[in-house]
Amino acid sequence: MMMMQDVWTQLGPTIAAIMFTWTMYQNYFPHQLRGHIRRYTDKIISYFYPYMHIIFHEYDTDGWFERSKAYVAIERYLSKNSCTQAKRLKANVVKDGQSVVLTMDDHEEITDEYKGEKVWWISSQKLANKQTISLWKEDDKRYFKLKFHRKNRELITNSYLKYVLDEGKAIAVRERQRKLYTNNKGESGGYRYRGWRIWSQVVFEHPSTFDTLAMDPNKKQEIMDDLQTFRKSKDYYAKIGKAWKRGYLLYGPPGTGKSSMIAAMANFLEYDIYDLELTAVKDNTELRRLLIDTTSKSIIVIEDIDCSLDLTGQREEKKKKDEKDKEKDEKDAIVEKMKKGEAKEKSEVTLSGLLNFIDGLWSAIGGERLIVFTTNYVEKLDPALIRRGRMDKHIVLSYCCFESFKVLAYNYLDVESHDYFPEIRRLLGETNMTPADIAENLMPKSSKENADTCLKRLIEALENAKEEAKLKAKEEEERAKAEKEKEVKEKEEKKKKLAAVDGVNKNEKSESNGTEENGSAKENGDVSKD
Ligand SMILES: Nc1ncnc2c1ncn2[C@@H]1O[C@H](COP(=O)(O)OP(=O)(O)OP(=O)(O)O)[C@@H](O)[C@H]1O
Ligand SMILES: [Mg+2]
Repeated sequence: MMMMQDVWTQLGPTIAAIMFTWTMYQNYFPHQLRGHIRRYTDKIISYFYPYMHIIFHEYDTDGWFERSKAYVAIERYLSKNSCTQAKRLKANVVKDGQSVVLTMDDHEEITDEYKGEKVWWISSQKLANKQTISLWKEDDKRYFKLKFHRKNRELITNSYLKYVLDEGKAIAVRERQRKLYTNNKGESGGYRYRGWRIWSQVVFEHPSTFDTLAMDPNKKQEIMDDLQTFRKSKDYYAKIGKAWKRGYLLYGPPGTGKSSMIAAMANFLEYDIYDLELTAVKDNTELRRLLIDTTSKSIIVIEDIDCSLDLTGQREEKKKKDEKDKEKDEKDAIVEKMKKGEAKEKSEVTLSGLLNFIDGLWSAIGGERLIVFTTNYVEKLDPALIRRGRMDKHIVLSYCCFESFKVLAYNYLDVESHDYFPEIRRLLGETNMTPADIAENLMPKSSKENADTCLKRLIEALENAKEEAKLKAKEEEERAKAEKEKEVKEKEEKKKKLAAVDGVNKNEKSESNGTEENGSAKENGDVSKD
């Protein structure tokens, strides 16, 4: 048997000869000739080698420090097969350090199957030239190589690649940590620092869901169906020529669950939230920038839209006509000014800027976005702002009904029925209370409190509210009565005054008539005398 040493003794000169020939070929063979030779050798190889390769680099040449989107999507897609097939795995930390994505390590190979055809994915790394110093990620030239039979060229390039990228993106969306963004105060003097971001973000962790939301179950189901349909309607929106977005207007008294519903929507659709503070937006141009910087699969929220902009032009006219509401409207205007504070002076966002934001040409970029407005006073908004097409679905959130109460009772006290329920049902029919107030009464305040004590407290609160409402109505009635009486009295006094003035005028007239007659007679007499 040949010894290992003998093998090396024989192999050594052969390797040296091959290397010498290769160096001679590289250094002295004419460049043009080498090109021809390479082309022909490739042809020969491809004749016997029936596979094709596609390379996906981790960093695009023009991508600077940003990883190629295709590479990241493929990495996510392959992670599911990597865990079962690859022998060496690489761990990437995602979700801000809370979870780990496992992918195959360099020089590992895994297989995948698509429509019955087999493909191979190889993870590789091109070693950098260590003699050159580079600022860029020179030493990190990783890539994925996709190998497939050339008979499947059409299938792979036309459909498999799209499938892989879509699936990879979907996995990334499913596994990402959702964000709550808010806009920063506009740039000062048009100057921006490099890396300055127009939106700042935190992790979105609101626990509100449609299960915890207290509202009429039919209405709730209708909203959930609407959202679900929207999410799946990419092709439908494209077919009808509409940008893939939908506007929701949520209105109702304070504490009826408008903000809670937005959080529930985001949790249901797994979307991010962009909470837009309109008063901090400098002008329409900045508003457009903010819009461009949002991503798809998101909800853009403008809360209390009636306080954000001066959209009350029409109300002013109405105010003049409506004498009765004059005083109330003035109070509103003062409150509104206080709410706006300085911001009103600084923000130059106009109604037309906002309308453009909602459905101008720029609003179509990205797609799959909801725009949600909330307000306590829907009647204050300009009809152009909330017409269908802009705000497609109007949802009123109102005082607590018995069905809503049952949801809250179950969430807060774990009770589905109770002896107190019929009384609560009767009281809810007789008085108005917001879900926020009901919830506050239902919440146990100490370990000694249980469902009985909490429900009893709620009954007392409802009775108090009923009494208060009665008193208020009585006061209102008396005020209206007093006002009417005052009006009647004023009218009568006015009449009396007019009558008195009339009387004086008549007297003066008859007196002056007499004087005139005398005067003229005198004049006439004088004349005749002359
Ligand atoms: N419909 C509801 N279902 C469940 N909880 C509710 C509901 N409405 C209000 N709440 C409770 O009351 C609190 C206040 O509700 P929320 O902030 O959603 O009201 P809002 O309508 O946005 O009020 P505002 O008009 O003042 O902004 C919430 O934290 C929630 O606990
Ligand atoms: Mg709110």
